Order: sequence, then structure tokens, then C-alpha cells
Amino acid sequence: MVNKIEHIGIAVKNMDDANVLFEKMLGVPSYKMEAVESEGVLTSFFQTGNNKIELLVATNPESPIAKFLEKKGEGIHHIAFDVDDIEAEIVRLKNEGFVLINEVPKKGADNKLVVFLHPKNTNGVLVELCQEIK
Ligand SMILES: CC[C@@H](C(=O)O)C(=O)SCCNC(=O)CCNC(=O)[C@H](O)C(C)(C)COP(=O)(O)OP(=O)(O)OC[C@H]1O[C@@H](n2cnc3c(N)ncnc32)[C@H](O)[C@@H]1OP(=O)(O)O
Ligand SMILES: [Co+2]
Repeated sequence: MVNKIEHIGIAVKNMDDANVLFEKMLGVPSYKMEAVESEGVLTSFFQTGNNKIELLVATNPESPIAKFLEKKGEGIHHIAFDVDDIEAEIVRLKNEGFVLINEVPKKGADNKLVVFLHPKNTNGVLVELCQEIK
């Protein structure tokens, strides 16, 4: 089952500047920063009520965030949904004809297993599914 939005991912060029801006905007500081080498990103998380924002900067030129910033500039990069059973969702979505970028869940940030749906089949929106690692 697909549950609530787990986070919204926002691509930024400079993490220090973005952290200051989002802290000012949301009135809370980043609660965690975490690098995910496999994705070539450094993340910073903000929680407001039930909502979670993930800021992402590229840590190498091959990172999806580096390419996104080059093509589209800063802004919303992906929407992530929480799921109970990521393996079951992979099967269900494949059967529905969605294209998964990775079919084997990988370790994301903030203690999650993640997979991505290709934006070409989702009205141009990069969708991440994530399941908490227990
Ligand atoms: C920190 C870990 C994790 C978490 O725990 O939360 C994360 O959030 S990691 C976030 C970064 N990782 C990823 O985004 C992984 C999934 N993404 C990819 O594998 C790639 O970015 C991609 C979506 C397959 C695109 O890669 P590629 O084909 O090499 O790049 P192009 O620049 O050539 O793009 C092709 C096509 O796709 C459009 N695109 C790219 N990114 C996005 C996006 N975020 N949202 C919407 N559309 C996107 C791009 O514009 C191109 O379209 P066309 O120009 O029309 O062909
Ligand atoms: Co994410």
C-alpha cells in the first residue's frame, strides 16, 4: 500500500545557503544531514508538522542532482511516498506498466530502502518509494 508523502526532495546548489533559507522559512533547523555516496548526494532534512523536506546537493558531477541542476536549475526534484512493503509495490507497479529505475531497493537516507519510478511514465514527476528499515 502507498501511504502518505514521506518527503519532498528539493535540488539546491549550495547546502549552507539553503539550510539558512529553509530554517528561516520553516522556523525549525535541519534535524539531520546525511551523505548518500551511491546517489552522489548530501541531504539535509527538515520536519514541519507531518511534513518532511529533503534538500539535496550533488557531491560529484555524475550525480542525478548535478544533471538536474544543469538542465532545470534549483527546485522540486522528486516526491517520495512511504510504503509498507516495497517488494510488493515493485511487483504491483511493474504489473501496472510503470518503469522502475532500480528494481532492487537500495539504501537511501534517513534509514530507508528506496526505489524510483522513471519520470517519463509519471507525467514528468520523479517518484521515490521508501520503506523504513526496521
Ligand atoms: C538520498 C537518497 C534518496 C533518499 O533517500 O531520499 C534520494 O532522494 S536520492 C535522489 C537522487 N537520486 C535519483 O534521482 C535517482 C533516480 N534518478 C535517476 O536515476 C536519474 O536522475 C533519471 C531520472 C533516470 C534521469 O537520468 P538521466 O537519464 O541520466 O538524465 P537526463 O538528464 O538525461 O534525463 C532524462 C530525462 O529525464 C528528465 N528528468 C531527469 N530528472 C528528472 C526529475 N528529477 N524530474 C523530472 N524529470 C527528470 C530529464 O529532464 C530528461 O527529460 P527529457 O529532456 O525530456 O528527455
Ligand atoms: Co528522496
